[in-house]
Amino acid sequence: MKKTAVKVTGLGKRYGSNQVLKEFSMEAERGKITCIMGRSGCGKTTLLRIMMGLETADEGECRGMGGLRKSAVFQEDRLCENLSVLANIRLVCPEKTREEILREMRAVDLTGSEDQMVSQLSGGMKRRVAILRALLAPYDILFLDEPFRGLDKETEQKVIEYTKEKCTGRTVIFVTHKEEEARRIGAVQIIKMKE
Ligand SMILES: Nc1ncnc2c1ncn2[C@@H]1O[C@H](COP(=O)(O)OP(=O)(O)OP(=O)(O)O)[C@@H](O)[C@H]1O
Repeated sequence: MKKTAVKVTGLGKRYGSNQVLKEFSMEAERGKITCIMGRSGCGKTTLLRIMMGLETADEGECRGMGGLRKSAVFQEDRLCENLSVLANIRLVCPEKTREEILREMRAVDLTGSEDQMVSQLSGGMKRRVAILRALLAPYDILFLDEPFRGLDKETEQKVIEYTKEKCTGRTVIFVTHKEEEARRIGAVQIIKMKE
């Protein structure tokens, strides 16, 4: 039997005269990856922000989030620029040893950059640090908002595989523009949002 983790019903959200969400409903299964797709500007990030409690809806409700530990990769990296890579990751998992974190870094080709300041990294490296930080944090539900944007093909492949490995069996809401990514990561359903 399917277990629902989050149930969104009749969600409505306006910014001034811009009706972003209207009577939007969806369910996300517990322990599975749910993918959300839709045209740019259709409200995917807004939906995620409402689910995370960072934004309030005008109408409707979002059930199941109460008490859940949330982790996220936002569209922006949101890293601490003046801390090292290791220090950024340690913020979310202080119990992990340096060796343990280095092992995870190796899996996404970040070997050797552990003591570098985030401000000195390339865009693609920052992206991978943001992804690692979200995946290594303790969470019950993970939100991924176009996490693989800006990675070259080879790195993207590796990072998607790593993310899939880490997320299997967890509740994940994954926003992407690429259906292939949804398939590769093992999403159980793809929700297509209309404008
Ligand atoms: N804080 C805000 N104030 C005013 N308008 C906003 C705000 N946040 C989002 N919007 C508007 O809401 C609409 C939906 O934005 P949102 O970021 O949710 O879309 P999206 O589907 O995630 O787009 P993309 O695929 O480009 O990331 C856009 O028209 C955007 O301009």
